[in-house]
Amino acid sequence: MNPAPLVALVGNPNAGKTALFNALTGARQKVGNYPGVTVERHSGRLALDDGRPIELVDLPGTYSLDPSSPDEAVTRDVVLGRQAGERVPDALIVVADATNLDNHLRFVLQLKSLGRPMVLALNMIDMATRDGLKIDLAALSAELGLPVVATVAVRKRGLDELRAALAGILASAPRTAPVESVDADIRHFQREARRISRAATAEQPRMRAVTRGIDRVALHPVVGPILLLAILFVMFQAVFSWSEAPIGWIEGLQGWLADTAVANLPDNFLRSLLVEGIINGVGSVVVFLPQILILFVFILLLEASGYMVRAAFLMDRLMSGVGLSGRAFIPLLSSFACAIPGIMATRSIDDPKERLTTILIAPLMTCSARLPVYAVIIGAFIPARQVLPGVGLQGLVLLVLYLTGILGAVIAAFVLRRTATKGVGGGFLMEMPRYQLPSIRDIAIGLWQRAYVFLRRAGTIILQVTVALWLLTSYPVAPAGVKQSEYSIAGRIASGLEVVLRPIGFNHEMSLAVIPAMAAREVAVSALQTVYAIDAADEEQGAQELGGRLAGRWSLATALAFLAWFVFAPQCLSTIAVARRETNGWKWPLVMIGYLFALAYIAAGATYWTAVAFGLG
Ligand SMILES: Nc1nc2c(ncn2[C@@H]2O[C@H](COP(=O)(O)OP(=O)(O)OP(=O)(O)O)[C@@H](O)[C@H]2O)c(=O)[nH]1
Ligand SMILES: [Mg+2]
Repeated sequence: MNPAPLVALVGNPNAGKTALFNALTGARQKVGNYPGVTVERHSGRLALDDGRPIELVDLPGTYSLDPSSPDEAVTRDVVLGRQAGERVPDALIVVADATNLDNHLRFVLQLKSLGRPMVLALNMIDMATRDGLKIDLAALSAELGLPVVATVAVRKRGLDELRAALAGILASAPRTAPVESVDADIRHFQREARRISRAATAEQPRMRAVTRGIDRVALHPVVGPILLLAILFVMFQAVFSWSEAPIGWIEGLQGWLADTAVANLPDNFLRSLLVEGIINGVGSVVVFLPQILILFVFILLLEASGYMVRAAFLMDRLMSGVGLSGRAFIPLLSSFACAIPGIMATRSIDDPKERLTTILIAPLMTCSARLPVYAVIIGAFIPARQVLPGVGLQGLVLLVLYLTGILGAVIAAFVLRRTATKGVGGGFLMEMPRYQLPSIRDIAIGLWQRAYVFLRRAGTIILQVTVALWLLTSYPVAPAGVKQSEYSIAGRIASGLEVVLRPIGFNHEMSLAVIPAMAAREVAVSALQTVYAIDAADEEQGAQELGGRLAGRWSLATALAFLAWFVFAPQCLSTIAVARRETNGWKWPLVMIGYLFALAYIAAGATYWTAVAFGLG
């Protein structure tokens, strides 16, 4: 006698497969094991209306046929008919959650492309009804070309219809063979799923309608990217235009502290360490707190409102062009705050080469530690002029710096994915949350955490490096007529480095600032502050702010070269340490340091010589 036809229950996690399995088979269940793996095999018996027996297997939930765990691999292999210890299934019952139709349909479409006899159990209809969502089953069935049955597994509703549909597909279908290849074009399935779920949704609740409405614009292939660029543009304009007043307060406080120290302490070594090294050195970094917080207000708002996932979706197309997926977008996005959490977030990428690529390019995202460097140079050299009404030149330059970093990452990923980390990217598998109004409290907590982290850095690593640098630039004391910044220990080291950096437009002070900035980029600012203050100690008592000093001493070409350098240079010890930990060795961090310094050198040189050619030297 022929064995009973084998039917498998498949679908996304939590679609209700097991609930449906229990409802259909009742107590007639067996639990075994698939050979060679620790995954349990759940099977049971059910009878069709004509009395024919069916063997039903319940499979682990998965989002696609691209498994990221042993459970999911079993699901794939059973469905394809190549799982050891399992027959080729005669038909599939695909279970989808009616309240999350567009996400679940993606997998339905991929399964359908296998060509096996299939019926769709549209489960959780009760929840959909509760939410005011009405699905047109006939339209859905026509669009998919599959029988569709509405079910409520936990209430045992729709089971008769499901058995009838099963009898139908088994009657017409021939026994099928293993499937050799799988269509893995997840992006295509995603688009189709969206379209079909829209076509089959007869009525939807208001918030959902609002979300769809916004998404029609936000995810539009042309308007969407323009909107994203516009949002980023406003963000960078705001960084400059909103921060003026609070920066003034911090500078006022810093000036008052320095004046008070100068007025009340005897003029000795300790006083200048306190004033030049600590108050002005650390102060020159802390003054950027308002700009960092404004940047984070935007990032946190975009996240909390649900827009960030849309941005990831828009970027996905761009990223697939360089062999990465939308999955890499979230780690890269966190890297705009800081590459360290960004690199740690790459753990969510299952493909090891895609993950490695993401780690290697994460430092190219403009982290908040670059903002002090950018802001001081832009403030000193780029006039606060309006290019167009409401469009400031300074914000525009900042946006260009961010975009240059992104472009660098795109090129780096493109090259890496064709050489050192060869491979193709996976699909985009993120659920789109509904839009919502962000909670003020959450934003406030997020901002407070950023402020705390930034100030703690200023109080620890930046303070230590600044004090060490102050000591190294203050001694040995230069004889009359010789510049202190050149005669000192730090100055002599910088003179060595200057030989290499002079061709790309760097002067002695910049060469000096680049060394301690290896610890953290912001230190470049306090280092420049310290160097100029020490040289100027006699004439102006170090009271002048850094921007003014730079503007008088550097050419525009030099300043632009310095900006270009910081777009690429891997000047952050913590990032290198995290990359070493996450890649289990020194090989990849060294690759990262090497290519980033090479890019920094080339970019700074190209910028400098182009600017000189335009007469800006
Ligand atoms: N309201 C409602 N809840 C359901 C329905 N079907 C399943 N559930 C519930 O949804 C949850 C997930 O159901 P499961 O049957 O475990 O889902 P699954 O597809 O087997 O999930 P995985 O095995 O993790 O892939 C459980 O809490 C069920 O009780 C339904 O039709 N309506
Ligand atoms: Mg289950």
